[in-house]
Amino acid sequence: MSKLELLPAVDVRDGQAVRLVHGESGTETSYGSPLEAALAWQRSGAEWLHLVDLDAAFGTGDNRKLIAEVAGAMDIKVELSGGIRDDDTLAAALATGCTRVNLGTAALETPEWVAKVITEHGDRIAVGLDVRGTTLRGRGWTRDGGDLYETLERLDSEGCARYVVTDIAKDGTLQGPNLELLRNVCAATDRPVVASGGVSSLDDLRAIAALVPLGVEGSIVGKALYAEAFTLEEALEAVAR
Ligand SMILES: O=C(O)c1ccccc1NCC(=O)[C@H](O)[C@H](O)COP(=O)(O)O
Repeated sequence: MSKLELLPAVDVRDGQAVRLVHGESGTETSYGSPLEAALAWQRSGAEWLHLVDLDAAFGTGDNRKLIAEVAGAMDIKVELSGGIRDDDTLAAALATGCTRVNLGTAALETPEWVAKVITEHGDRIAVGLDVRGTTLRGRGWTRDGGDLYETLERLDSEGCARYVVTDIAKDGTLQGPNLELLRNVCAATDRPVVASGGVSSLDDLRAIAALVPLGVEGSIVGKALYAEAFTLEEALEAVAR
C-alpha cells in the first residue's frame, strides 16, 4: 500500500505567509516570510509544498514574483494554487517549474478552457473542488459554482488527472477533516484525491491515511503545522506506514 503524501501549505497574502479561517479574506494570521516557511518545511523532510497565491485567488492583486521565487528555491515538488484562470496566469504558474497547478474558479466558469489545458498539460493540471456541503465555490471561495458531483463527472470525462478536495467549513479551523466527503468523492471518481482542510492532529492524518486504498493520495496540512499542534517530522513519521 502506498503511503499518504503530505503537502505542507504556504498561503501568501500581501507578501506574507498567512493562515485564514474558512478561507475568508480578513481572517489572516501572519507567519512571516513565505520563503522561510517553505524552506523550513523542505528542511523538515517535506516531499511536496502546497503554495497558494491568495491575492490572486481573491482578485486583490497577486504575489506572482514572490511565488516564482519560492517555487524556484524548492528542491521538492510544488503544487501551485490561486488565481490560475487563463493562458497568461497558467503560463506564469507553469514557468515557475512547479510540478502541477491547481485550477479552481476556471473549472467552474470557463470549462472549455479547462478541458483544453487538461488535454495539453495532462497531470500538471489538478482541479480544486472547494465545497460547502456539495456546492462548489469559486473566486477565492466567495461565489457558488455548481454541484460537486456533476462537475466531477464532467471533469472525469475530460481526463482530469486528480482533484484537491477542500471542505471550506473545515479549512483553517483545526476541527478535523471531512472524512465522509473524502469517501464520497473517492467513490465517485477513480482519479487520485488530495485532501485539504481541517487537519488538527496526527490521528487526523492517520484517519486520512486509512483512505489511501479508496483513492486518497495526499493531504495538505496548514494551520496545524503553524499552530505547532505537531511537527512536520512527526506527521511524516505518522503516515510512513
Ligand atoms: O487554494 C486556494 O486557491 C484558496 C483560495 C481561497 C482561500 C483559500 C485557498 N486555499 C487554502 C488552502 O489551500 C489551505 O492551505 C489548505 O486548505 C490547508 O487548510 P488547513 O490545514 O485547515 O489550514
